[in-house]
Formats: sequence, C-alpha cells, structure tokens
Amino acid sequence: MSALLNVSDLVIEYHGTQVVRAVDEVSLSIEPGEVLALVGESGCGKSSLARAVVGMEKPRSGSVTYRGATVPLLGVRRRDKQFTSIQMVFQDPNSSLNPRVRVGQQISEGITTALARGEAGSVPEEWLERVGLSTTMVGRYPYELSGGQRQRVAIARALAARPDLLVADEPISALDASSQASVADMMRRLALDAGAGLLFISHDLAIVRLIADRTVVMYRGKIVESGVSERIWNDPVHPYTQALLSAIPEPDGKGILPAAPAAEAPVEWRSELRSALDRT
Ligand SMILES: Nc1ncnc2c1ncn2[C@@H]1O[C@H](COP(=O)(O)OP(=O)(O)OP(=O)(O)O)[C@@H](O)[C@H]1O
Repeated sequence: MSALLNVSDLVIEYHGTQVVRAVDEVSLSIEPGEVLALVGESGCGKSSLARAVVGMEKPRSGSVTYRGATVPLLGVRRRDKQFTSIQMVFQDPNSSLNPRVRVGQQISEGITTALARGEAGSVPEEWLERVGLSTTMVGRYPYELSGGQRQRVAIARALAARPDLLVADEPISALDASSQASVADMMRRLALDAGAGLLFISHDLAIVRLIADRTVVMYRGKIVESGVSERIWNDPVHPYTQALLSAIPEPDGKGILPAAPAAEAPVEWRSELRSALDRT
C-alpha cells in the first residue's frame, strides 16, 4: 500500500538571474496518523518543498503523490475533491486568510470543504474554541486580531476542512513563546485524532522533538539525516545535525541540553535558540 504522501527525488528550481536549486533530489513519505518534522536553517528549501507538496511549485523533476496520485498544481488541486483533503497553514497567517472576510465565514469555508467530501460538519465557534480562541471572534475581520490570534484562525480554518494531510510551514513562529508548544501539540492532537498526517516545518528543534514521530533534517536543499525524532535529538549522526543541536545554547551554560520541555524554558533561551539556528 502506498503512503499518504510520497515525495520522490523531488527537484525544485527557480530560474531568475541565476538558477537556484532549492530542493535537490529529496525523498520522504508520511503515513496516516504520523507527524513528520522538517527542520533546517533559513533558506535550506523547507518552504519550497512544502509548496511543492500542496501544488504551489512545479517540480523540475521527481514526483509528489498523495494516496498514489500525482498532486496537480494548485488551481486544479483546489477543485479536485480527491485533493481537497490536503490543507496548508503558512508561516504568515495573512497568506492563509482573506483580509476582507470575517473570521467565522473563513472557518465556514473550511467546514464546507469537509462537507463536500461527505465529512462531518461543525460550526465555526466550535473550531475557535478548539484552537483556544473566544467564540466572540466569529464576527471579526482578520485585522481586528493579533498576529497570534490570526494564526490560530488560520489553523482552525485548515483543520475545519478535516484534512487527511496537513502541511504546516512554521505555523507557530507568529505565536508568543509561551503558547508555541501548546499550539503545536494541539495541531498534533487534532490531526492525529482524525488519523491525518502532519508535515510540520520548524526551526525549533526543541518543539519538534516534542511533537514529531520522525524528523527530517535539510541542508542546502538536501536531506542530510532522517529518523525517529528522539534519536535525532539524543544521537545525531550527521555533522550538520550535530551542529544544529550544539548551536542550541544551554540555560546553565554547561553544555547539557535541557531536560525540561521547550515550553517551560525561559523566553530568552528560546529566542537565543532561534537566532543561533539562524546563524548556523
Ligand atoms: N520565488 C523564488 N525565486 C527565486 N529563488 C527563490 C524563490 N523562493 C525561494 N527561493 C530560494 O530558494 C532557496 C530555498 O528557499 P525556501 O524559502 O524554500 O527556504 P526555507 O528553508 O523555507 O527558508 P525560511 O526558513 O527562511 O523560510 C533560497 O535560496 C531562496 O532564496
């Protein structure tokens, strides 16, 4: 039986003043009910890969298949019922939401997508509650929300469509540090309760360790290491993964990774972690 998502020898190139090979012969797969994390420094090709998975980039070569069928480019994918169970959450919630449409209606669009596939419906208020927002937000426009609230609405909208595959590109970086781990965990639970696969892209190895079954490490467009998240965290094999992990500053400065979950780490430590990863 084929995996839920299969990416095989994928190459994504941008042809501008010079050719940029953003994704270089990458292969990965996701099974139903699995969380796969994609980590790596800024510019290593994570978003290009995510966009290709949802049909927003045309592969130069290689393939992206969903339940055995090639994922078509976006316009077709949105109309084709067999692919509307792929949903994406972007790093910037403004890319996911329509600024001129009220929150409730945007979530309703997700619900309509689910209903069209014969999935159970719901009401927008229920999804707002599930992502930790007040139901009073249903009548607001995106500009009347904070960045973090907008991102929660974007997540609610994607989940309301009852995806079987959720692609989340840095979905928590717009959130305040104290709620990043809880929202990541919520996405994991909501996706897995439905037996969906989750491709979770993040800089934050500490959060990835908490929520992902497997982790794929990308460097300059290539996968340099992949495996069970806990193994990657405790026993990284590739020098780049080792460098990523050793770049995480220790709270006590003694070179021992913190045992406490990332959400409990001090805010300064978490922001240092992010900038250290950006510098690698
Ligand atoms: N539309 C584009 N045209 C030309 N080059 C691009 C385009 N989009 C991305 N790139 C280049 O492709 C490479 C990979 O970019 P990508 O956005 O996939 O990386 P990323 O790992 O998601 O980075 P970040 O974590 O900063 O979002 C980078 O060198 C980037 O400059």
